[in-house]
Amino acid sequence: MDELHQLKIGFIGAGNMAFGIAQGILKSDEVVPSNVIVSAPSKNNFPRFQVMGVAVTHSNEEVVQRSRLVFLAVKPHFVSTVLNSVSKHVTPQHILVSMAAGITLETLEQLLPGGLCVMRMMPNLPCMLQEGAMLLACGAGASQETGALLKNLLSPCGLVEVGPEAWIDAHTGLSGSGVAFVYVFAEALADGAVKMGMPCALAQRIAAQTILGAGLLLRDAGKHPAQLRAEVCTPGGTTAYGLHALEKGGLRAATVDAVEAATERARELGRK
Ligand SMILES: NC(=O)C1=CN([C@@H]2O[C@H](COP(=O)(O)OP(=O)(O)OC[C@H]3O[C@@H](n4cnc5c(N)ncnc54)[C@H](O)[C@@H]3O)[C@@H](O)[C@H]2O)C=CC1
Ligand SMILES: O=C(O)[C@@H]1CCC=N1
Repeated sequence: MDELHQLKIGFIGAGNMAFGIAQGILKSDEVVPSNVIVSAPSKNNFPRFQVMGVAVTHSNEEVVQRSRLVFLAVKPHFVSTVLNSVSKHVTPQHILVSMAAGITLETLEQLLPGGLCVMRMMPNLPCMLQEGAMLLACGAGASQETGALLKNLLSPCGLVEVGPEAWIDAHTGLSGSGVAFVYVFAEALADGAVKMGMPCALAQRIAAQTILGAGLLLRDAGKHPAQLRAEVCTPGGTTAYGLHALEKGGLRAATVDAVEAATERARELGRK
């Protein structure tokens, strides 16, 4: 664990995802806040990093020069500009990890000097609560040890899986974007109860707890979702009637379509 204590970590981009990952990794005591630095053109997002003891700068070059592990946490359309401006400071000692949706390892490697250690990761917002779901993919220059180091570093942020790059875009649809799909379902659940006369704030609290409880049970009970659904469903009871309405509304097909559309959009972003 000494390796993590000493690791100098930088984030280029100070937005929601950089904050989520920084917050997650700092919740374990293995990373030292003063070893972490974050950059962005505007200082608007700096206070929430400064509160954690993380250094802030407007200079992406400074992040690269002061870090061994650099997370690229800007929107996909800024990736090439950012890498063009910092590439001369990137050395074989660096590990560069992009979380930009769609941007391929091939593109990243083309934008950097040859033979460097480049990786992709696709996180999701609950990383900030240590309940994220991440998939990592290693570029040709990334060793198994580096993959293991990153997995170890990120494990306080939640589930960390390693897989081929070909799965990253599907993971973006399933989980990176999937979080937002769940929020739409949460809103709709609460809207239903409000329609039936429940106060809005109470309906939202109960919807959130319902999704949390269902998720924990699904993750920890070791049962297929269809089995858990059957356990809720009394023959001739309320759930069977509600599920029929969901099926008539096309929830299942719409959800498959949503994951597919987000995956295809990630692929499209990668082609630009
Ligand atoms: N928000 C999410 O739930 C997820 C986001 N991602 C990916 O994470 C990346 C970041 O997304 P968010 O944090 O949501 O975006 P964001 O808009 O919240 O943050 C982007 C940050 O980059 C900074 N920035 C813009 N131009 C820059 C430049 N030239 N140099 C340095 N910093 C610059 C912005 O000031 C901002 O702080 C994206 O590539 C996105 O695809 C991946 C998974 C989930
Ligand atoms: O919407 C997006 O493009 C990013 C990637 C996954 C979640 N947010």
